[in-house]
Amino acid sequence: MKDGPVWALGAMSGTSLDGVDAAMLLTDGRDVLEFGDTAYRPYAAAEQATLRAALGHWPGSDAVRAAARVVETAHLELLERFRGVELVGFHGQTLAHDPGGRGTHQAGDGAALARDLGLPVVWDFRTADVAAGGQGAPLVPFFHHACARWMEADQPLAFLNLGGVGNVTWVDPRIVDPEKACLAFDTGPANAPINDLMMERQGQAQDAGGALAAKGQVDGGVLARYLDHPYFFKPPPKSLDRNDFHGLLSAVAHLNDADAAATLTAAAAAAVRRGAESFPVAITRLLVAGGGRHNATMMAALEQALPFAVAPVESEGLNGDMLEAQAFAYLAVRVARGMATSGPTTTGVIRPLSGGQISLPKAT
Ligand SMILES: Nc1ncnc2c1ncn2[C@@H]1O[C@H](COP(=O)(O)OP(=O)(O)OP(=O)(O)O)[C@@H](O)[C@H]1O
Ligand SMILES: CC(=O)N[C@H]1[C@@H]2OC[C@@H](O2)[C@@H](O)[C@@H]1O[C@H](C)C(=O)O
Repeated sequence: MKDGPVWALGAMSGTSLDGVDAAMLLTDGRDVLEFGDTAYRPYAAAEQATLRAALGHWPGSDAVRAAARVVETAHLELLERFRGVELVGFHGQTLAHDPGGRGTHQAGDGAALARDLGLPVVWDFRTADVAAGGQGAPLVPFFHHACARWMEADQPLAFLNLGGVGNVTWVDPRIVDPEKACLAFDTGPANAPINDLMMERQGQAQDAGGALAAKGQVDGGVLARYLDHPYFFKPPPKSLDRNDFHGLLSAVAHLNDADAAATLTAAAAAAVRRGAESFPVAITRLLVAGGGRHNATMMAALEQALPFAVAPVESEGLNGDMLEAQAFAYLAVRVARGMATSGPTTTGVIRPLSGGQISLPKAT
């Protein structure tokens, strides 16, 4: 690959299964030089059902093959709209994540995508990290560090992603090397249990704006039992599969819809508060990305639970709906240049590692 900055296109299909985000980024793998075009392609209901049916399954099953076809078709449709792309970063769809056991699997074949797009594709970002003893997640932290430097932040701060699962990066932007500047981990379930509740009880994909939760009362007993989960006592780095807290929905089964939504929303915020206790140095602000920042009840719960300011990343000129897609554009360039994508303080991998495979459009 040529030296200097490249326009990379990143694509993310997240754990909430709503669709694929894609974003262009000009970067040399170290600094963010320019943010580019973005686009979103939602999954149709039938596609989403196919993905949902494959959750928790491993390669070799028909469910995973069907899910991979959905992922590949959606990405091709979305990514071929972009122009001026030099490199693609393709995350795929996590179907199963068990870093201490069977590994991690993101559906979607990057080699097929490279052939169909006629572009080099970096993909399978997590496998090498898990093989080297890491959690394989979160991978966004080094990009959070680049964002903090792009913002010209001069004090430690944290970035929170509220997706299906929550993840947080504590970052010191005064340290140039991201391997030495971050501490990151998954905080706990965020939107996934709320979406599942809404689908089960009300046939809705999400609690829009947090309106239902706003009408309910938080059940303190359920919340206290939830916070007794061993995950919250594990030191970082640590990561979660989408459905690791599968008991959570049954824990609110006896509550009415509004109280159940309020309790799950408070649980997402309480998990972040627990996580913040691990920050190595106190911060004064937390910047929030991901769909959960559109949930006013969740944002209010965070503001109430945390001893520092909470604001959407837009307050610093970033795009909170596209941060993960931008991250995989950034990480693709780092992989292509042999730069680390994870390290001991982000995934717990034994030493900084450059994960990912690179597939070229034609075998050379
Ligand atoms: N207006 C809104 N009101 C309430 N919740 C919303 C709103 N918009 C998005 N969300 C929530 O955010 C979710 C999507 O968030 P996001 O796209 O960040 O998740 P993801 O990238 O799929 O997940 P992850 O980051 O875990 O991989 C939706 O499924 C929904 O739960
Ligand atoms: C295994 C997996 O796909 N994990 C996702 C998930 O969604 C949020 C959280 O859990 C995070 O750890 C990760 O995604 C982001 C993009 C990451 O790796 O940083």
